Amino acid sequence: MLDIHNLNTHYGTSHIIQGIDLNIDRGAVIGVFGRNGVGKSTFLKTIAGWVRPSKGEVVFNGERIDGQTADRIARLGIGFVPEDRRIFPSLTVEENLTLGYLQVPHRSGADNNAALQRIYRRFPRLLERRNQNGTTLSGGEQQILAMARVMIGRPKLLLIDEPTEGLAPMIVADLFAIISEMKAEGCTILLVEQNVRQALKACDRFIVIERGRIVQSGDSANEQDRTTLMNTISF
Ligand SMILES: Nc1ncnc2c1ncn2[C@@H]1O[C@H](COP(=O)(O)OP(=O)(O)OP(=O)(O)O)[C@@H](O)[C@H]1O
Repeated sequence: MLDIHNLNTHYGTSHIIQGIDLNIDRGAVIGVFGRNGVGKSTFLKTIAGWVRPSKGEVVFNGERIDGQTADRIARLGIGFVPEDRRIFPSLTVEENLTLGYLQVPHRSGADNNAALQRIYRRFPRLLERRNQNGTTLSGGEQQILAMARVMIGRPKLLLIDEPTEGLAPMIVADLFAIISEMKAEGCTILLVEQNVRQALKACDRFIVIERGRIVQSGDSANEQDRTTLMNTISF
């Protein structure tokens, strides 16, 4: 579903992504691991169109998307939950959620509302707090809001950047449960996560990035791949 070929991204003269090749099958969950500053966020931002690649190709369901706008990429069915969550402080929880409708501009009002009600059934806390400003929620609730906002648009591919960073274990377990549910619904997921042990349980495969390159890839169910991974990274 996603074919990435020789992807390169620069910030000015800094060469951050240095030739990444990756093929992702529909329905797979791929963990993206690596130390701070190796380019994991930049990798996701490049796929999502937040940053333009300097070279290479990203093909999504047969269509070249590198160089397209973030808006267009989102409407093709790629949801992005960035590390900083982007909850709008002057908007209520519900207004933040309904921004997810922008990903599906041709969907009817009734279908949008059905999607919103589905989210409220799954996340009753968001329903309870729907009239509060988004940033008055706890950190964990804001992360769930950010996930729920992209889920409203029913993405085919979901890019998630460090969702559990700084959150309490119960919320972390909730977030991994949401990721598993999305996978069960057929969503393909690329997950950047520092919590490698927990992420491995949710992932089918993983890659390790160092200085903008993939230095290891493996199968999460393969014990030898997991051991090599744990020896490669020391967080
Ligand atoms: N907008 C930007 N302009 C210039 N340099 C940037 C920009 N964003 C990130 N960088 C630099 O690019 C490099 C890769 O950053 P990136 O955030 O992609 O890494 P990361 O692996 O996601 O790190 P972390 O785990 O800390 O989030 C870092 O050296 C960072 O300082």
